[in-house]
Amino acid sequence: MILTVTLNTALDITYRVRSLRPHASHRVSEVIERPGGKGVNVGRVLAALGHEVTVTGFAGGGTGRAVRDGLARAEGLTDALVPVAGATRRTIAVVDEHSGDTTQLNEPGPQIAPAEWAMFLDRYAELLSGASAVALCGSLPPGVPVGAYAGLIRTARSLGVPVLLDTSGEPLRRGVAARPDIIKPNADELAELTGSHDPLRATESARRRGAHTVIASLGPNGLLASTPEGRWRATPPGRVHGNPTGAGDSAVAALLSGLVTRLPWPTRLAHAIALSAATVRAPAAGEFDRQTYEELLGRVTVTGQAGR
Ligand SMILES: O=P(O)(O)OC[C@H]1O[C@](O)(CO)[C@@H](O)[C@H]1O
Repeated sequence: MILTVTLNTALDITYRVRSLRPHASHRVSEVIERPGGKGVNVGRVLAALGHEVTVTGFAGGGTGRAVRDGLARAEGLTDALVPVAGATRRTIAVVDEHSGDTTQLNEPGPQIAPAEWAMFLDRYAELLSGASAVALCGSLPPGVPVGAYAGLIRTARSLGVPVLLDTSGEPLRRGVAARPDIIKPNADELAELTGSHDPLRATESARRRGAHTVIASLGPNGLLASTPEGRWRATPPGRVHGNPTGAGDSAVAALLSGLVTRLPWPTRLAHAIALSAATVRAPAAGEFDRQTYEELLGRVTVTGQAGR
């Protein structure tokens, strides 16, 4: 089973508008509601790829119920979310049909009480005993300690479970020092972590800080991988238009899938690129267009070489 952790789950709401303008009122042409938060999206994509997945984190209130109802409809996915008194947040993606751009509005999330955090830690340790890999994804809700991911990484490592971290800011900085197996920052997150705006230098610097493998996501320009087995650059065959929300989560899903099935790095990266692009083609995060995925898989360019 692959375990995904989303401490700040969300009810993802996608609005389509003809053209988004500040200070104007808009008619929404389409509304999509899905269970969300980064690890939930990763879990939904992994389940659609045929993996057995368990999703944990927190859920509460009416929004939390909607998240859990959505998860119950997904095949291959087990809901192990810990109930909390506060209400799960909403995250809103506004897709501008004219420009093709997406604007994201993320609520902070509910206040997590110390007893709820303690309950989660017990559940996490139990779930890890049956996990082949774990992904720790997204922002932290208020009340969860800023060093939370560092602690979760240490627990996973002590049990021999490979761990992927996908977060930003101080939780990322502290998490990296706990030596996760893989991190997947975007260029901004990597620059904030290392102080370097050169992605090549920044990936090496992040590894020196503790991450065993760094997969830097360069948006439409692909992925840069620095691993103990070698360094590669993976580039999509062209630009794909659509809604990019959740494209990074699909890359994480592909990296985890490749990890547990032991694919060679260049193949893992090709899957990550094709699956991200196929998510841009889907209407909402946590979903992908299977035809685009299969079509693009053989057309991703991977350059680089094995070796330290
Ligand atoms: O935890 P955050 O960093 O706020 O990210 C959450 C958001 O990111 C997304 O997963 C897209 O990656 C959205 O679905 C939304 O839930």
